[in-house]
Amino acid sequence: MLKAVILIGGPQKGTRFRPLSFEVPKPLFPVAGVPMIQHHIEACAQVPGMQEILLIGFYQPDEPLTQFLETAQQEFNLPVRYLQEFAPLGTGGGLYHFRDQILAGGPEAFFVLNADVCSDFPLNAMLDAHRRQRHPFLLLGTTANRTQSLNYGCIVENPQTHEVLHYVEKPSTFISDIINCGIYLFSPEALKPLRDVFQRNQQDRQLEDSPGLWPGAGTIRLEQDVFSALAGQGQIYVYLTDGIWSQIKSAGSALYASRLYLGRYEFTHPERLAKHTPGGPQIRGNVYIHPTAKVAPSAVLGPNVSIGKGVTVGEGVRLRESIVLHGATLQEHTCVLHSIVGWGSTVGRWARVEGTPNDPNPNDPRARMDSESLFKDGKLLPAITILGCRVRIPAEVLILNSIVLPHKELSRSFTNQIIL
Ligand SMILES: Nc1nc2c(ncn2[C@@H]2O[C@H](COP(=O)(O)OP(=O)(O)O[C@H]3O[C@H](CO)[C@@H](O)[C@H](O)[C@@H]3O)[C@@H](O)[C@H]2O)c(=O)[nH]1
Repeated sequence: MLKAVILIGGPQKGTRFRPLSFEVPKPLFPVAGVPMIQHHIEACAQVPGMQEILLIGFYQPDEPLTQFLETAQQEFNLPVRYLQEFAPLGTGGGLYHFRDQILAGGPEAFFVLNADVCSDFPLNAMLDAHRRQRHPFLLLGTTANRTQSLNYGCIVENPQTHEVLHYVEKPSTFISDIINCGIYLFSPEALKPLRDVFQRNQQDRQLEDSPGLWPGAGTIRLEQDVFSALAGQGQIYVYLTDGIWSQIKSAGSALYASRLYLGRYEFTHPERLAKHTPGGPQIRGNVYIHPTAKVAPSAVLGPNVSIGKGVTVGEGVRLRESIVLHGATLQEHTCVLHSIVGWGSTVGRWARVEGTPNDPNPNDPRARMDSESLFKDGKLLPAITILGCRVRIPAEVLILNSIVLPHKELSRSFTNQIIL
């Protein structure tokens, strides 16, 4: 029997995801038409023997989250439960705090998945590797180029045995081009080192007698406190993948992840891809259209477009490399390229909403998405355009490389600006 834990974090995280994370918790942001973590749940539900999926985070269990859990349970016919941390406990603290729930029923092993990654989740292959050796920790690893590897956990492995010899979280100088994907398979014994870290932290706190100081009561950093500490002791192994993988930290990376998942739908969910039908809109490449969306027959959509619930797309609209969220309206002849149009926003006739993609370098097979700062030298870097929720764009204007905060009613064109 197996279980899975998805680390969903909480509201103060996801700052690079603003203004989109104002409306919906980041793990529920739609990527390729479904909430970000639905991709994780679908992958887990397909592993034979999966008994339960636990979401651990410090969000309040509000309406969208509760609704999502109910729908997921019905759809996958599996218990999908949310366990709320009393305070942010870090990437390992929640696993230790909820150890009884995780180990209830005696699972053979459990997957741990960061919510903010996009992947083809090679969980069955990881399970096979785990069953051959039964080491406490198995990490999914992939490659990144030298510069970008510094943004991730870096792994030095023994190439013959795949044992992790050395682990450094976001090093300041180059260590290895193998990076941690934030997707793990742990055996129940993995909780013992977590207990050791917890107890050590408690003792340190008592010695210091400084209740306000970090680390907080139950905080455990899986990467530094466990992986770095145990590397080279025969307990941590890496399973390397060259499948799709990306982090989802910024809105730009959500658009990129959407493209990766839409590309996979051909094999995993062909029914989710819109087909060109006589009298219907023109579809180019991979496009997702929610069944309740109304799309005019003269619109041209794609590639890599995802259209949410209740969206209206008018005559002559051109949409490419974009996500249009729930209830938005694109009036006749608008052109939306490399952008995210927020919930309930309206783009007026003949307006053009355009962004600049910052995709990984296509000539470097190890390049990853850069989700760094929005600014460089005090200037907004060219990036995708984002319209927050209920923004109104008038007719015949150009909104280029800009971020528009929610509820703004614009009256003219804007280029390279954050509109507050
Ligand atoms: N429950 C809970 N979840 C948390 C907490 N803090 C972070 N998380 C969740 O844990 C995951 C990792 O979040 P970060 O702490 O922001 O780390 P990171 O910068 O994304 O780096 C991690 O992921 C990379 C791969 O995407 C790794 O390369 C890196 O080593 C590390 O594991 C995210 O899904 C986040 O929601 C917490 O206090 N509680």
